[in-house]
Amino acid sequence: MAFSVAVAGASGYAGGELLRLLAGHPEFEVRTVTANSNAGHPLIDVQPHLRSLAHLTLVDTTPETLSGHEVVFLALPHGKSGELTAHLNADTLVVDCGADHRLQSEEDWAAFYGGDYYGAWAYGVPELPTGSGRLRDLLRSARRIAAPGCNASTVALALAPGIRAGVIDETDLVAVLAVGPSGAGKSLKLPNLASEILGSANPYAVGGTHRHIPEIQQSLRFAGAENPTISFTPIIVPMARGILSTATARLVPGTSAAAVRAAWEDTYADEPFVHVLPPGHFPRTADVLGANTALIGLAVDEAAGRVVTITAVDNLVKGTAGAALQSANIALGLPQTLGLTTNGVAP
Ligand SMILES: NC(=O)C1=CN([C@@H]2O[C@H](COP(=O)(O)OP(=O)(O)OC[C@H]3O[C@@H](n4cnc5c(N)ncnc54)[C@H](OP(=O)(O)O)[C@@H]3O)[C@@H](O)[C@H]2O)C=CC1
Ligand SMILES: CC(=O)N[C@@H](CCC(=O)OP(=O)(O)O)C(=O)O
Repeated sequence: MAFSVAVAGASGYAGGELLRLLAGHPEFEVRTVTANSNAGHPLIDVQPHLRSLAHLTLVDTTPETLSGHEVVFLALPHGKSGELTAHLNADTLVVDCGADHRLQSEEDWAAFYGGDYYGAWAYGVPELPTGSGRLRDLLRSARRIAAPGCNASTVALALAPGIRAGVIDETDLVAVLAVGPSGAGKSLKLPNLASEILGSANPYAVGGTHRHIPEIQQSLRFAGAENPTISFTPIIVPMARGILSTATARLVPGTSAAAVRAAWEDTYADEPFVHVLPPGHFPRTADVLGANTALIGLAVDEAAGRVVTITAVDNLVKGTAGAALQSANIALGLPQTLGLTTNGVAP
């Protein structure tokens, strides 16, 4: 029998993508979909691309509507899931796509988010290396999982191999990302209006202010860093979905290009969803649309003494909903790849 599932925030981008993936998953049956202003509407009116879920109607997001399911996915604005989850049964698998349970440091939470702090959950980037294994090990049998921020997981996956192998300087990390506006959610925000972004590339959160910085640092600590510092700059570009991250790091002097390549390839050799591309190949966002893959291209800039990583991710799949589903598969003892694809949509 399939696991019964509720999706909160089902009218949004992340909720919609969760539903698209869940609809094709053999072991999950979506029974309840919740929203806020859209509660009371048929799901199909709000998410017209989800044809196979046309029988569902959006209801209010309350502990009552979410109770009684074996799995609950939350795709709500930051600050909305902490209190809600306190009312859910401890046996229920809850996967939160928001930031409420990502950070282990209450100080970082206060500095970058603010409001009540509800504590950190198992972090849903299974491939990230830890001292003794992978974050995957902590997801097995977890009942509370925090899915990652899309930018944060992209940059962490890109740089973690160099930290793990000790070939990059953790105090000299730089990431500049081209990101699609869907990462900001469906609710219209002036800087993300089509008229503002078509034909333009718009930087935001410049100068060490982005909320994902402490999340990236935390992930790099999992991989072995002590006190990593990173300069992080996102730029919204006119593509609906996708992240193209250019993350570079100063190489530890004396590190050969072969050692760099070995560090990245060894880290992800057994990972179905993180692919290190052959020398001279670099990914495009078009290669990952709809797919749960992170594609990493790698080069050594000898003159600058830096490793250059180019990573492409679909923010709504590997960056959010796919990571949530992959983590749920692991927690429930299912194959991690179930309901997920490595194939993108082209052109
Ligand atoms: N978009 C992305 O690429 C990523 C998103 N996330 C996270 O996922 C979560 C959802 O983001 P996203 O889908 O982009 O956002 P959207 O704005 O597209 O959707 C927000 C959802 O939350 C509902 N909602 C809004 N206010 C409330 C409220 N007060 N109480 C209950 N529900 C409410 C909305 O309902 P209604 O439509 O009825 O108002 C809608 O279903 C966020 O925490 C986000 O940070 C994480 C990684 C990447
Ligand atoms: C374009 C844009 O605004 N993107 C978002 C990505 C948000 C994300 O990954 O989700 P969380 O908000 O859950 O961390 C941003 O940079 O904040």
